[in-house]
Amino acid sequence: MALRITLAGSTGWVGKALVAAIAASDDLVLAGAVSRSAAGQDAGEAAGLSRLGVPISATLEEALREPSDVVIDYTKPDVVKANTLTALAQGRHVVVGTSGLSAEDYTEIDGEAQKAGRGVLAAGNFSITATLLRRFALEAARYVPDVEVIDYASAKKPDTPSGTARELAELLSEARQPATSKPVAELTGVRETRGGALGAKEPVQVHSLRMPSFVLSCEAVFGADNERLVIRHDAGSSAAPYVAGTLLAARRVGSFTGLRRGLDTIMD
Ligand SMILES: NC(=O)C1=CN([C@@H]2O[C@H](COP(=O)(O)OP(=O)(O)OC[C@H]3O[C@@H](n4cnc5c(N)ncnc54)[C@H](O)[C@@H]3O)[C@@H](O)[C@H]2O)C=CC1
Ligand SMILES: O=C(O)C1=N[C@H](C(=O)O)C[C@H](O)C1
Repeated sequence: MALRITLAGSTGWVGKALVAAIAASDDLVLAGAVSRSAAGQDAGEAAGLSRLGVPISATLEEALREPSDVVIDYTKPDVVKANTLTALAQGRHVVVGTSGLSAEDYTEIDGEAQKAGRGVLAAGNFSITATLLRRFALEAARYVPDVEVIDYASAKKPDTPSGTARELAELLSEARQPATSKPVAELTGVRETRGGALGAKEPVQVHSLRMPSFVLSCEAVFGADNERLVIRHDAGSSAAPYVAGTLLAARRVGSFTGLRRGLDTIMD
């Protein structure tokens, strides 16, 4: 039997690409779709495809009246947490693509997923090459403690930092030794120019730029004595790179209980 997907954010940039990929797959079926702006329309037609016979709901609660196995969320930072908790309460596994959730939000989501006996797979970036950035940066952090993250995105991106940068900084914080740079609290001048510190163990400074011309780029900059390593990912203007990773997550999220973060946690 095909895996039944409820897609929140089905008319968005990523959502439309997911509707097309689900419709083209043999093992997945779109059971429900959510978009406030397109409620009542057919999910296929709203994504620029032929009719799929799946009406778009205005809320996730409404869409979940139709049975499904997995909820995929690509909505907005202020919507995703409530959607995830609703989906878990309704017995669904969840794939979280939407950015903007904090470490505390994820702790709460993990607790609810454990209670519900369901899986949640969240990734700040579902593209394979962005996942490689994360893997290579974590390897570098074993040898070079001084690392900071630069996050570049479009002028319109509503959240800061990006999910990609936030997840990377939190992981680097766990993996690296203390930095040798002067602690921010000891600096004079305008301390905010040193960026925001993220991560519980050895917090990592993150610097976010927002301006026209960027889609989303993320850099891990490692500094050592007289040398420097920069590992950078640049997203292009299509949502295609996120689709394969998101659907892999949908296929695997039912195989574990609780929260996992990052595509690499389910990659072979
Ligand atoms: N993890 C990853 O690999 C990626 C994450 N993202 C993140 O995913 C999120 C969505 O990105 P885009 O597709 O570019 O956004 P978008 O703005 O193009 O689409 C958002 C969708 O959510 C729907 N929506 C908005 N408010 C809603 C509500 N209250 N209830 C139900 N649906 C609602 C809209 O109708 C639209 O269909 C952003 O947070 C973005 O940062 C984007 C690309 C990749
Ligand atoms: O808002 C976006 O567009 C994107 N957001 C994701 C993030 O916050 O990391 C990633 C994606 O590349 C695009």
